[in-house]
Amino acid sequence: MPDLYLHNSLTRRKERFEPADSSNIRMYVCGPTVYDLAHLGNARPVVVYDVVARLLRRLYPKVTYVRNITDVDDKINARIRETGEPISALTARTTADFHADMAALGALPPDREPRATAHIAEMIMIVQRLIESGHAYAAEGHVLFAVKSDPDYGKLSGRSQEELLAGARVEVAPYKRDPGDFVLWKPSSDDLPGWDSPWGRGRPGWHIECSAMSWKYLGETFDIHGGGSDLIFPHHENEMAQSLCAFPGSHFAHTWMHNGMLQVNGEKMSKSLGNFFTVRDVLAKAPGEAIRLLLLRTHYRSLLDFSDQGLAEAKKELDRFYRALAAFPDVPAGDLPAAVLEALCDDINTPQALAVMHELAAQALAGDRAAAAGLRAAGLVLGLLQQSPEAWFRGGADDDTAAIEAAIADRLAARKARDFARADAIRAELAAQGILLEDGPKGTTWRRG
Ligand SMILES: Nc1ncnc2c1ncn2[C@@H]1O[C@H](COP(=O)(O)OP(=O)(O)OP(=O)(O)O)[C@@H](O)[C@H]1O
Ligand SMILES: [Zn+2]
Repeated sequence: MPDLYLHNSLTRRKERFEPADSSNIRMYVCGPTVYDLAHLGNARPVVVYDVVARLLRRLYPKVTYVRNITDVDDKINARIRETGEPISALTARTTADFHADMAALGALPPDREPRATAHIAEMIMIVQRLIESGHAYAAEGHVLFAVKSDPDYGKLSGRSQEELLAGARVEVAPYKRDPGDFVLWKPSSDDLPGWDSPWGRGRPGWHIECSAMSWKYLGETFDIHGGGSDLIFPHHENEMAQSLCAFPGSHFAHTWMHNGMLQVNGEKMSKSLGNFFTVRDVLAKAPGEAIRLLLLRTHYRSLLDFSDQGLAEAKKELDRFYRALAAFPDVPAGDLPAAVLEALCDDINTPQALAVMHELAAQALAGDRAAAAGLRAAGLVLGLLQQSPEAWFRGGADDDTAAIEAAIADRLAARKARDFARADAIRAELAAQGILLEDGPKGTTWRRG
């Protein structure tokens, strides 16, 4: 078994992964704020960390993967002010949409999916600990984290205290002791969601929820914390500061992983820029599996420019993989090919893993059954190639040539296995579609009748 290497944003190096407890690998990933449909950029971390979780499950006996749902947030409040919809209806509907969209991309559900509003007590507990230890202060119904109280503040994002303060000077609230201090708790007026707290009725800041939910489900120290690179500052810097100061002596996350941004014409896909496609928009144009492959063709740390051409290429690649599998329709997944495992253990190098899979596909198309078994096994770790070739070609191909060739390969395999009834059934099915087969010395050819 190769060692797993992961790039750690905290040390800015690729490091050998050493679990805190190899009998239970613990990973936390920041989940969606549920006020609107997920766009393709939001899907990137979901697919990337799904592959990380699948790989960890191959390497270790148990993995606990936690991804939260942010269901209290000012973006949610702003949305319901426009629409008048009850908050619980908006967040429940958006969560269900998110689940459906991510399932369409082949992402397995995490082991736990805590909602922020169900963990207010834990957040209050952490805020209290921070106040007691001098890392936070209450002012005008707010509680703020005092960045100057934490000499390590800025370590994750690599910013100096001076840079951080300069950046924060834009809007300085009067109750802040220091411009860089950030909100742990804030007051809610009667028309906004709020909970009773030692500081009056209010609601949590965004960062504290992830400190509370990771602590509750994974403990003070865990293995991997993931999210998009846009979260490094301030979200992850602040999460880390809160957790380390509230639980002295702990490590919080050992390895910080960050996926690069999905872009459109060189700009981050985001709701605020308005340059986004929802996952649903894209699912109307292409199968979920092609979208997933598009996201995995680029290394997770690199920028990925989304284009229709890239999507079309991903679909063609899947046509080829499924053609190779169709040559051996009954072959079960074999052992995971060593070269695929090595690529994934090298900081989740999915482009390299896919290159190996293309070699396997070529071998399978040339008649190598073991290569087809390896291809299926590789597909399991990447969350690809999980449907039958017939199902793929029925749903996915632009023209039916690939489907016909897959059916012919299928028939050939049936004949080799002396399953003549199945071979005849495939011929009859094609004939019903007007496709006539001719068996000759050079194999089977076809024409439209
Ligand atoms: N363009 C993108 N490419 C890759 N990941 C992204 C992109 N935009 C957001 N993410 C990631 O999506 C996850 C969910 O984030 P969140 O729900 O806060 O997004 P959002 O704030 O609604 O998106 P936006 O940036 O469009 O406002 C985070 O891990 C974030 O890093
Ligand atoms: Zn978070």
